[in-house]
Amino acid sequence: MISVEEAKNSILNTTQNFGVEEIPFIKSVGRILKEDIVADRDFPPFNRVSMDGIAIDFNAFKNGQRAFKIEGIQPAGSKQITLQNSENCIEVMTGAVLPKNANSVIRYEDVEIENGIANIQIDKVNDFQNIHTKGKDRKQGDVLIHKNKLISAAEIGVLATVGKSIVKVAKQPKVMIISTGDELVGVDETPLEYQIRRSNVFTLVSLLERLNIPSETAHITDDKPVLKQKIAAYLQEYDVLLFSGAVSKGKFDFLPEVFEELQVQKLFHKITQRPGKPFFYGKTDTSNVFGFPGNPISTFVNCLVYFYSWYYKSVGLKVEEETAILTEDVAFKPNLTYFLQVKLSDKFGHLLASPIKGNGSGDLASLVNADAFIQLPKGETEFKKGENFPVIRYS
Ligand SMILES: Nc1nc2c(c(=O)[nH]1)N[C@H]1C(S)=C(S)[C@@H](COP(=O)(O)OP(=O)(O)OC[C@H]3O[C@@H](n4cnc5c(N)ncnc54)[C@H](O)[C@@H]3O)O[C@H]1N2
Ligand code: MOO
Ligand SMILES: [Mg+2]
Repeated sequence: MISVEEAKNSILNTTQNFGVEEIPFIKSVGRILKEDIVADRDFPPFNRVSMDGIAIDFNAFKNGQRAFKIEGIQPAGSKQITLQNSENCIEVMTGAVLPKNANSVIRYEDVEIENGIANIQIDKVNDFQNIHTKGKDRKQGDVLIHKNKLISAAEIGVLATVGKSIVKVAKQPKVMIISTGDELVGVDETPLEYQIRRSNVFTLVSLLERLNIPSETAHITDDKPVLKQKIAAYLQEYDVLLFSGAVSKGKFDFLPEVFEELQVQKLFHKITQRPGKPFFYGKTDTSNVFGFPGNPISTFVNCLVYFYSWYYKSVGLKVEEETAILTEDVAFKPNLTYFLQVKLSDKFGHLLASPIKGNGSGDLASLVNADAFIQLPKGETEFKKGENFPVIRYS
């Protein structure tokens, strides 16, 4: 048995670069950017009027002039015009180019217009007021978004504005999710007394969807030759196989033997943690094999802790580690790392973790009452209210 830290290191040593693909930018939310995005021009690209009103030569105002004859109009989206007479003004709209020879914009609210003359109603005007000057935000050539950033709605706007209609992102691994077990029936079926519906595959599909990784699913009964034949084919075809179940000590827990017979190189089997202890991890030249223990919370937490970390490193994404403050004393005697289910809340900017009571790793329903796990270290038995622990969120 190895520790959580050793297991994580072992997994992180087998991360894989799946390469880069080019996709339409609007499809790229949730993907990892694989190129620097550079400003194609200054931001803003011209002296941009930021209020609807009139543009004047500030010197005229400074010299005491308050009435300005309207010489023309500069709408957004039209070529820059010139203020011909420095004692006149031009009506300007938000988003328009500031007319040549003008250097101050006064809002319509501060002006009265009568018979083609704009009368300024305020005493205080500054030069360059209400003008968003060219290049103030970013300069042409500046890196706006660095490579390896997770793309969200904010990045989409920037990609659009620089004309990046096709963008380079990390390719996703090709994943197959496999459930095993004779007791499992489909979601639309009515289980007999000794059966249950499959659920782990669907939580895994959903956990991968959070990472924008598409996946396929399959179910295999506890039949060793069938397992062997199907898994041999999956190992050829997929970058990642995620299994749930059949990795412990039972008479029908065939996966570890099948993996061995199929020459999957075992990196470890069993971790000093709860839940999720009998986790198997191995690889072939072409595939990474995550054998999650079948109890629902074991599968769930191991996917979050191990598959997520493996994926983040594979695609080059750095994820900030979070901690939370325990809100009550917790005792845990076994010499194992304990992933405790908690409900998170925020108090005056501090993240609090309140333990959620469940009935162990088979208590699937308790997952909906919590929204995260906190990681309590092995080797200690008393965890005190007020202490800080790493958090693994799932909602
Ligand atoms: N003698 C021992 N028995 C067990 C040990 C042990 O160390 N010694 N470890 C226990 C722990 S801890 C866990 S976790 C489980 C792991 O079991 P397996 O990985 O072998 O999984 P199964 O036996 O196939 O199933 C366990 C449990 O989970 C349910 N299950 C499985 N797949 C699904 C699914 N897709 N959806 C919903 N539920 C699923 C299954 O019905 C079983 O109830 O072993 C302990 N035993
Ligand atoms: O480790 Mo098992 O995952 O405790 O239920
Ligand atoms: Mg079993």
